[in-house]
Amino acid sequence: MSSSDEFVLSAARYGKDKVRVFRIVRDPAAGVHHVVEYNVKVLLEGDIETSYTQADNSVVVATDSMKNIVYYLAKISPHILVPERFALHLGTHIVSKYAHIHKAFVTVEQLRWSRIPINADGSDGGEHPHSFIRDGEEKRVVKVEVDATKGKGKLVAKASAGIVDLLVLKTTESAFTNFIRDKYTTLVEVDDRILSTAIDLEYTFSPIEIASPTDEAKEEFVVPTDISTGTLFDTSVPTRARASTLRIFATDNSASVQATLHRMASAILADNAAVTSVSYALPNKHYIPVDMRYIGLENLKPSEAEVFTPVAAPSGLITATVSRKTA
Ligand SMILES: O=c1[nH]c(=O)c2[nH]c(=O)[nH]c2[nH]1
Repeated sequence: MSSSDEFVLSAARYGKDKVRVFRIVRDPAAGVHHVVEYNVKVLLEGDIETSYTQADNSVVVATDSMKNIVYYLAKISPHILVPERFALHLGTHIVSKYAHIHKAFVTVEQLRWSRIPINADGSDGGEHPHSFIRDGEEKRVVKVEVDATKGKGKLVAKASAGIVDLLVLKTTESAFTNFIRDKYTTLVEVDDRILSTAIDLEYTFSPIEIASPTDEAKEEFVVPTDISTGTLFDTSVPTRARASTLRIFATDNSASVQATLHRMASAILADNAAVTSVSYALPNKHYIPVDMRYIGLENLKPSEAEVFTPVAAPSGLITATVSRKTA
């Protein structure tokens, strides 16, 4: 028996990653420019097996073409400024155009460009109409899967969104005690420590069904108005999720990263009816007090230590998903 009869292609998905795109939307009436910068990933599934098993490229939408579709929709999409809507437009466009492509997985990572807080005439305050600042390396991330396996007329979109690389630190109101002590334990209990993490947050929405756009309307794809509130298109969710994450990080008297994570996730579920589950991945970025007894200085008492070594690796990594109970 040849090896090709013995094996089966059990999964295949391909596409373009790291498509970098920047778009200006000019509003001459208001005298204001809006900008977005995205890193886009688009992966496809469908009747593409023969490209792997028989070197048959006739089923392949070139990844280069996918990159060009991203640029094209960045130019013409009415949804470009809202990553959730743009991701849905992109996924919908691709599965509608190519009959043999059954699913599109779109990830849009949005880099920060905030308005420089100065007026156009140079006076303080306000927000500049066309000058921006990269105020942090945190990124907003949106993931949309458009599923055409129920037929091209009836698309199902699954979506999640969130934040990565939101770096935070607090200098007190964090403790870690009562953990298992055995022959492997060297960590001392602390009732006061630095807590720092790079927040990775993902919240998931209920799947939505959308009618596939007709050929003529494919490019002007309009997000249906009846699903524009209480869903992934509720643009107040990202603002609330970020604000409550920061509020709880700052104010929680933390017993552990695990306990603080659970409070942050529960708050997002409580505040956002459209969200069905919330996941965090929180590295525990350790700051170790420097032992300064070599020079006769006290620097080890947790609540009084002043000089620390930030330790890049290893770090703890605390993850969890909190979901609504199903009745
Ligand atoms: O908040 C914490 N959770 C842990 O599970 C853990 N483990 C550890 O060594 N330090 C910490 N801190």
